Amino acid sequence: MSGADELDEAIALANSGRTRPDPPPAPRLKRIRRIQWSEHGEDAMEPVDPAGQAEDRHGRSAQAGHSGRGEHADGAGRPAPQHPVDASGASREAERPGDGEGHQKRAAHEAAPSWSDAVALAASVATPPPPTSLGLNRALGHTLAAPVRALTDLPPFDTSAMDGWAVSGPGPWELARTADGEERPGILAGDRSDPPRLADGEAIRIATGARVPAGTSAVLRWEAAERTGAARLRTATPPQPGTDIRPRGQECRTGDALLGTGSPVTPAVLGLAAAAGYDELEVVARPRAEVLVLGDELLHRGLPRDGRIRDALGPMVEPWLTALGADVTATRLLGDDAEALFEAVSGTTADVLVTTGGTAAGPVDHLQPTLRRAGARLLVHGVRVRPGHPMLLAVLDPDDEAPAAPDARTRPGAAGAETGARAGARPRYLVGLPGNPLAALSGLMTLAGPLLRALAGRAEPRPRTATLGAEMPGHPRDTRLVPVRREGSGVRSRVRPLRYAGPAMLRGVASCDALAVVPPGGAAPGEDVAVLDLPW
Ligand SMILES: Nc1nc2c(c(=O)[nH]1)N[C@H]1C(S)=C(S)[C@@H](COP(=O)(O)OP(=O)(O)OC[C@H]3O[C@@H](n4cnc5c(N)ncnc54)[C@H](O)[C@@H]3O)O[C@H]1N2
Ligand code: MOO
Repeated sequence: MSGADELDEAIALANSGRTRPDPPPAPRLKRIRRIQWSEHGEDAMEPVDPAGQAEDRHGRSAQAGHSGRGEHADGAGRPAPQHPVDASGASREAERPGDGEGHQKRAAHEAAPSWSDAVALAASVATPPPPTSLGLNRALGHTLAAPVRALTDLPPFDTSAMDGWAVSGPGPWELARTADGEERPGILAGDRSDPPRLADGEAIRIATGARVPAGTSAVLRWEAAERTGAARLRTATPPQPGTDIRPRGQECRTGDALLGTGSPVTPAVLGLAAAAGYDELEVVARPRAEVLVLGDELLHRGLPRDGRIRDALGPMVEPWLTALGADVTATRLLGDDAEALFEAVSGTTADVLVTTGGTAAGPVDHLQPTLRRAGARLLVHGVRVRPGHPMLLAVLDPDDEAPAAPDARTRPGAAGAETGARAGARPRYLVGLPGNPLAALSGLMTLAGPLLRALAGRAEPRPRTATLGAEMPGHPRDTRLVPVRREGSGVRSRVRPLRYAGPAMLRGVASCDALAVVPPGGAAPGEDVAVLDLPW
C-alpha cells in the first residue's frame, strides 16, 4: 500500500468513528529540520501518567500527596532523577514495561524535546517580515523594528512645572511692566513669541507648561505668593534656584536612545514617540493568526448536556493570541470534520494557524493525518511538559523558502501532499494545542508565544524567578507548568501552587498570577523556580 493509500485508509477509519484495531503505520514522511516524526507516528504518546497530570480520580490536585523528590533533569542540564518521585502517582517507574509497545511509546516520549528546548526551538524557527512604517495611530501592538532615538530635547525648552510666577532673585519682586508702564501679560503654554528676559527682582505670571523667560531663577507657585499692593509680590519661603522649572533636556537630549528594537508598541511608547517628535514608527507587523476549534462534543451556548461540554478554548485562545501579539483573523468551529480541517489547513492565509484538540490518537483526532496530507513538516511533535505533552508545531509550507516553481499553484508541496507551494510567500506555521484546556494553555505558553514573538521580531521576555512557598511535586522526567499565586510583600514575594490545576481544569489558572516552571523531580519550599507571566 502506498503512503497516500495508508493515509486515506487511516482518515476513512477515523471518520467512521471506529477505533483503530492496530497502531497506525509509521508515516513515510520527509525528514524534518531538527526533530523527526516519531518512529511511531501519531500513536507515539505515552499513557497518561498521573505525575504532573495533577489530578486524581476525584479531580483533586496531585500536589496534595507528594512526598519524595528526585534530582532535576530539565533542559537546563540538571542531572536526571535518581529516586523516583512518589506518592500520588508521581513515579510509575515500577510499572514501566521493559519492552514491547508501551516501552517504545515511552522511549518516543523521552525522545521529545525538553520544555526549554521546545521553547527555544519555537523561538528560532521563524523570522520577522521586512519592517514597515506606520503612522502612530496604526502602530499600537506592533513591534519596533528600529530604535526610537529622541528627535528633540525633552523638554524642548525650560518649562514651568507649576501655575504661578516666574521670579528672578530671592524676592520680594516687582511685577514686570511693558514700556508704557502696564503690568506685562502672563506667559501661557504655547505662547509663540519668546518671553522677554526677566530683570533681577522682577516677577511675571506664568502657566504650567509655558516657556520660562531667560533670567528666571525659580517658579513661585501661585498659592505660595502674596501680592502686596498693585505691583509687588512676596513669599514667606523664598524658592531655591531652579524650583519648579523643568530644564530643557531634563528627560533626554536629541539623539538619545529611548527604546530598543524589539520593544512592543504600547500606548506609552506611542506617547513617548510623539513627544520625541515622531509621526511614524518603523515596525514589524503583527503576525496574523487563525484559530480552529475541533471537537464534535463542544457546545457553544447553554449548559453541558447529553455528554457534550461547553467549548472553553474558543473564548480563551483568540484573546490569548491577541495578548501574545497576534492579529486574530477568525476563530472557526470545525467539529471533527476531517475534510473541513484539511480545507482550513491548506487554505489558510494566516501566518500561524492554531488548532485546539485532535492532537492525540483518538478515533476522531484528525490533526496529524491532515498535516501529512497537507505536506506539512512537523518541527515539534510532543514536548516533555505536563500538562500539554501532545502539543505540536508544524510548518505548513516547508518548501516556500525554495525558489517558486513556474506554476506554483499546481506544483506539489511535498511527496503525497495535495497542496501547492505559494509563490514568494512566507511559510505558515501550525500550532496544535491539546484539547484539555490547561494543556492547551501550556501549548500557548510553550510554542505559540515564542513563535509569535519570533514572527513579530519581539525581544525575549526577561527571565524571572520566584521563591516557592510550598513544595512543588515534579514529574520524574518532564517539566510541569503550575498555576501559582504570589503571596506576601517585600522585595521577594513567594509563590504557592493553586488547587484545581488538573489538565482539564481552568479554575486554578483563571485566578493565578503566573505559571511556575517546576523542573523534573520537583522543587522544595524556599527554592527558586522560573515563573512565566501571563501575557496581560
Ligand atoms: N491513549 C492516550 N490518550 C491520551 C493521551 C495519551 O498520551 N495516550 N494523552 C492525553 C492527553 S495528556 C491529552 S492533553 C489529550 C490530548 O488530546 P487531543 O489534543 O486529541 O484532544 P481531544 O481528544 O480532542 O480532547 C481532549 C479532552 O479535551 C476536551 N476538549 C477538547 N476541546 C475542548 C474545548 N474547546 N473546550 C473544552 N474542552 C475541550 C475534550 O472533550 C477531551 O475531554 O489526550 C489524552 N489522551
Ligand atoms: O494532560 Mo495532557 O498533559 O496534555 O492534558
